[in-house]
Parts: sequence; C-alpha cells; structure tokens
Amino acid sequence: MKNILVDVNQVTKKYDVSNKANVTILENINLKIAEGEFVSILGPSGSGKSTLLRIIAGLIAPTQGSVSYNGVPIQGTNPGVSMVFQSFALFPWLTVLENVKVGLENKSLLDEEKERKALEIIDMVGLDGFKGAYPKELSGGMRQRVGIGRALAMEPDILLMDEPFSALDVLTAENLKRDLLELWMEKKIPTKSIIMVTHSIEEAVYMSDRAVVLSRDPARIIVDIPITLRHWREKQDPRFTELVDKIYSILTHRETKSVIVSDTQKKKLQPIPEAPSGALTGFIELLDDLGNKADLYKLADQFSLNLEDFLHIVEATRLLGLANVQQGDIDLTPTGHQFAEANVLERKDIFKQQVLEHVPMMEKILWTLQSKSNNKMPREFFNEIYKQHFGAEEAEHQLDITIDWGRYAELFAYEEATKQLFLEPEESQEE
Ligand SMILES: Nc1ncnc2c1ncn2[C@@H]1O[C@H](COP(=O)(O)OP(=O)(O)OP(=O)(O)O)[C@@H](O)[C@H]1O
Repeated sequence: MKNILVDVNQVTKKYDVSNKANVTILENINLKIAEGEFVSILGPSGSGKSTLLRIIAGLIAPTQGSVSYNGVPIQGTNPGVSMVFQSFALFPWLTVLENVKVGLENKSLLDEEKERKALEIIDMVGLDGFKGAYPKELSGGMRQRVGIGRALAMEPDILLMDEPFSALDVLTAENLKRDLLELWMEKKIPTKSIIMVTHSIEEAVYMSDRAVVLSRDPARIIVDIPITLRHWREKQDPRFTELVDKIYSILTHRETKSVIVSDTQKKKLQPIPEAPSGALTGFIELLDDLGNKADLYKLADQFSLNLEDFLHIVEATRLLGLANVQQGDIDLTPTGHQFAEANVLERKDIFKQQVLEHVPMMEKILWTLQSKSNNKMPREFFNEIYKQHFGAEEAEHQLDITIDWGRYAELFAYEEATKQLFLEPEESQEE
C-alpha cells in the first residue's frame, strides 16, 4: 500500500452569503491521494474546485473536517505543497531568475546554492537564456513556465495546480503539458503527487491517473475514475475518447438529477444554466443538421467553447425539454426538432411554452408584472429574491439569463437604462 500523502477527511465548507443564507460549497469531501499519483479535479463552474484545492493547501480552513499531510492534520498552510496559479502570479519587478528564487526563500541554502538551483530549474522548465528577462518580456507560455519553475523550486511533495493551462493558447498549452508530464514521469523532479484543477476533461485524461468529478450546489464527489492508459496517451485512441465520453456523460447526467430535484424541492429555486438564448438557438440548429444522435465530446471540440460554456448550453437544452442526453450522446426531442424547423415567430412561441413549463421563476416574474397596475417592476426587486437563493454574485448572473430568456420568449421586455422589467402594452392587453 502506497503512502497516503494527502487525506481530505469529511471536509465541508460553508460561506456566509449576504448575511442571509449559510451556503454550503463543499459537502463531506473524502479524498486520499497516495504517493505517485497525479489526480485531476473536474466539475461544473463554481462548484468549488478551487476552494477544495485551497483547503488542501491550507490557504482556507474548512468549516468541518480536516486535511492531513503525511498523516498529520495541517494547522494553517500545508508544509508539503506549492501551488501553480492560472494567472501565473509572478512578481513583475523581478527577473525570471529572481522569481524562481522566491521559491527557494525558505530554504536554508547559501545564496550561491540558491542561484545554482534556480538556474537548474530554469533550464529544466525550458527557459534557458531568459534568466534576466522580466515577466512583461515573456509570452504567456513562458510566464507559466516561470510559475511552474517557482513552485518546483520549493521541491514540494505535492504540486497543486489551479487550471494552469487555461490562460494559454492551445498549442502553447499542449507543449507545456507535455514538458511537465515528462518531468513528472521521468522523475526529473522530486514531486511525489500532483493535484490539478481543470475545466478540460481531455486534459485530465491526457495527464492524470485519476479524475475526481465534483457536483455543484454543494460539491460532493460524484465519481473517482482511475485512468490507467499508458503514457504517452493518444487523443485518437478509442479508449481515450471512451473515457472522455464517460466523464462527459457523468457530468451531464448529474445535471439532470439537479433538474429533477428542482421539481420536487418547491421552496428552493434551482439555478438555471447560463446559456444565452442566441447560443441555445444556434446549438439546436446544429443538432438538427447533424440528424440523429451526436457525440457530446466531438461537438464540444467542434464548438471550441470551454467546457463550462458548452455544458451550460447542453444543460439548458435539456432543462427546456428540447434535447435528451444519454451516455455522452445528445439528440433533439420532438419539440427540439419542431423548434429547429420553425420560423422566427413560431420559435418564440415554442420557447415561451418551454420556459414557462420548466423555469418556475419565469411565471413568478410574469405574475408580478401582470399584478402591477403599470406592469413594471425594477430589476432590483427580482434580484433580492435571487440573492436569498444564490448569493449576491450568482443572483446577478441568474437574473441576466432569466431576463435574456424572457425577452427572447417575448414574455416581457427590459430596459437597461432604467433597469425595469415591463410588459409591452399589447402584451398586457392580450392578457
Ligand atoms: N470568500 C467567499 N465568500 C463567499 N462565497 C465564495 C467565496 N469564495 C468562493 N465562493 C463561492 O464558492 C463557490 C465555489 O467557488 P470556486 O472558485 O471554488 O469554484 P470553482 O469550481 O473553482 O469555479 P471555476 O470553475 O469557475 O473556477 C462559488 O459559488 C463562489 O462564488
């Protein structure tokens, strides 16, 4: 049995949001990471992946539960980790060499030893020749190499990476992933485990030994999948695509469940997927053109959208009864086909029926506007309702999408200048 380096034990994290609701972000997370493992953490946007990583790093304390490093519960920051951030987090006034040396600050080494070690790492991460450069002189990929170099300089047992490649263009990211994987697999670095938060299922399947998938609201571990394909992994390998498909299907299937819950939990509003009506319409047209079932993974690739945006669109089509998703495949429902083939006005009618049926808040908004003698209501009124369910920041996003869908369905109108929702005069006469 391999040594357990990190033990996340029954961790729950709650935040006090706008003094109204104590929102549970992470719920009862149990996760053991052994020596030699490269683990990816996946999950919908805002599910709590970064929060979990920060709790492992000891940067945030859990509300309940504990994190142990080498069998000892951590108090404050975790002594066994160093972290790579999406935003690189370099000191702009320091050179590459000085930035990497920051990672050696706490080591009791002579200055020349620090310098030698830092130069070795700069070489290792492929930045030979750039030791005197400042971050602004470097490309994004090179900056992230410095970020990784600085984290590696600490010689941590565990390297934590929070979406390390997502700010880079595709080719740069591929190149850096390969280089990092080579350092790890050929044991050129003393790192014993890597934990990476990512949005990309493909990245997780390409790089890691396990994919841990979180749900949302609150985040629980839905599944922990071992990835045993040999390196170097080929993205065209059917076993590779099968795994990617499987994780897609788990992520999307989970969303159905939360929709079902929304029907039964009448009191608590469930968030709607953040998919603008324009993107939804385009997606449905594309599905219709493709004929029968389409493979979600291939579609995501075709769309070149990030996973979260794509999943929101998929979730939205399903929530609105326009598509079915099963086992990584998606196909239109009869209503979905009807929508795709309808003209502009008919589409709006179909959309109107579907949102009224599936988005409970839409009916409430309509009812409120119809009840007012001037048929108007400030956005803020609905925002207050949303805040009690979702917290301030998410409430704004939720309301933006609700308004977008409501306007597209011509259920109501909205004026940004006055921030008022209102019924168009002819609409109110009809009622
Ligand atoms: N300090 C805080 N106070 C209140 N809520 C917070 C705080 N920090 C994070 N949250 C909330 O916790 C939830 C999880 O955030 P987190 O950044 O961990 O998610 P994530 O899965 O990493 O998201 P993304 O994929 O978008 O990066 C979000 O709803 C966020 O708004």
